[in-house]
Amino acid sequence: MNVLEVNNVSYRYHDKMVLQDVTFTVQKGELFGILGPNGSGKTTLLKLLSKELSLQTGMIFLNGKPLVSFSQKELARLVAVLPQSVDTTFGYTVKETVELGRYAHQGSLFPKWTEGDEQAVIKAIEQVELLDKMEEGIDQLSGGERQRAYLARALAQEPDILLLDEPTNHMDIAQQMKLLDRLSKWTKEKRLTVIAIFHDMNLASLYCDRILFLKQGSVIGVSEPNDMIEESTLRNVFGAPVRRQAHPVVPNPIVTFLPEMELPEREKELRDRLTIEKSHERIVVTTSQPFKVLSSSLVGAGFQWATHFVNRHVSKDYRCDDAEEEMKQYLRSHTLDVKRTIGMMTAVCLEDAAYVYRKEETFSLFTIVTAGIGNAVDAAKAWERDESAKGVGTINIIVFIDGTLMDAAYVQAMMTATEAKTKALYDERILDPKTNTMATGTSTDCIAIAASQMNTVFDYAGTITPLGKAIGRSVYEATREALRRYQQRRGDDQ
Ligand SMILES: Nc1ncnc2c1ncn2[C@@H]1O[C@H](COP(=O)(O)OP(=O)(O)OP(=O)(O)O)[C@@H](O)[C@H]1O
Repeated sequence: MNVLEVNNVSYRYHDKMVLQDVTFTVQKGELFGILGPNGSGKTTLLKLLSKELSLQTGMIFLNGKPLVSFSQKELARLVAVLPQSVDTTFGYTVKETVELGRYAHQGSLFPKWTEGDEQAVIKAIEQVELLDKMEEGIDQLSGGERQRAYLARALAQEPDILLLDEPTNHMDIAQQMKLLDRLSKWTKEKRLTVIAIFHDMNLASLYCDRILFLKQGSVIGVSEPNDMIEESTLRNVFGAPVRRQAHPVVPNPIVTFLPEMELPEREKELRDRLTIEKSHERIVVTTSQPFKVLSSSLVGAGFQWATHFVNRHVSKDYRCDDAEEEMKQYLRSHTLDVKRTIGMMTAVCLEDAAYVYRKEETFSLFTIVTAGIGNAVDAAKAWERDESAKGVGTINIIVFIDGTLMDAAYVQAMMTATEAKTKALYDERILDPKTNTMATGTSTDCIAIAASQMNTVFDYAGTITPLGKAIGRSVYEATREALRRYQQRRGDDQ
């Protein structure tokens, strides 16, 4: 059911047109966000909805009735407003300020304060968590507390519709989340309708049922956050370069801003941007600037920006209940910043690592592989095994790429590297000792794809693309070489 219907509303201040043909509806129980650049007409629109400004062109219907037909008092029983800036009610306490919200419910001739009024006021103050400051002067509150007090005044009106102009203004992040969590809950449980102006795209994405974008007084679109928060739409509306990403926990998009950056090392060779320290205990590659990494590593798995890449040798008897934490402690003890480090472990001899550097026309690659096959396994038959991994044997692959990889390219680079590794195992005739079939990998393999995010942009890295071909070839060659060295050492040891 539409509680609000806005039809072809235009508005001008003197000769300046600020809203043009604005049309949309809001349904009961919706948390409806209005977003747009400064000066796009958001506040003007909200003022028209609350009748603070009179309609010039178009129509607004509230519960099916023209807004113009409501008296201010009738309207105040249905609609409460939290304006962008409120003149501080100097001399009033928090409670007295909130009591002003009951005006709409008072009789006009002989206003009488009832038990119901008192309860509504206390409840509203409780809802914004200001009970302990109830008797304090409003002008003695912090900006965020004052914002909450004015919100309580709006809530005390017990409206059906709340109009909020930047409600989270002045609030710290915890208070912003609390307020929006509550508003969201009230829309669902009490069927309260909330129409709010937001500047924070990510809060709007997380909390709004629908979003309306205004640009220069015109509606650019109204839909669910998932439809509205598109890179091209945001560039059109705000003229700002942003990247849309998936929220890590909930299925809503989030946006990240792309700052202008100086990239002083743009021209440098990949090889000159990496420093490699080798010892029998660890291989540490340090990059001169952070690389964006997608990895399955023990420390830093998933996407992470990193400047250090550690392949650490551990004894073949290494057992630990919390290997990740133990590895983090190890990194810290070597003064490595855990948040900027990709950490892998292996029991194979690090002297047998293989390094392949490839320089192509528009990019370069550097690949490091350590390989052991004590845990070689045929993925298609792994289900037949019930024991956990034993013995020395992990294939760790790190591919450094001088280039800008899109997400699809990272995932495809992982696939390409995996396929190349498997082919290397095949060509080296490595068997799964349990099933006696060709091994496809080992049970604890790890891959990291690290890209400088500079220079050439790669949308894809499948085996048909130049980048995929280079990854496939480098990983294949390095894995074969590392496998041969491993087997040779094993042969020498026996
Ligand atoms: N009382 C007024 N008289 C003349 N022009 C006004 C008045 N109020 C607003 N404007 C102009 O109308 C346009 C829209 O203003 P409005 O406050 O509605 O924008 P907004 O989208 O809410 O902006 P912000 O994000 O900065 O709060 C702006 O160009 C503003 O300068």
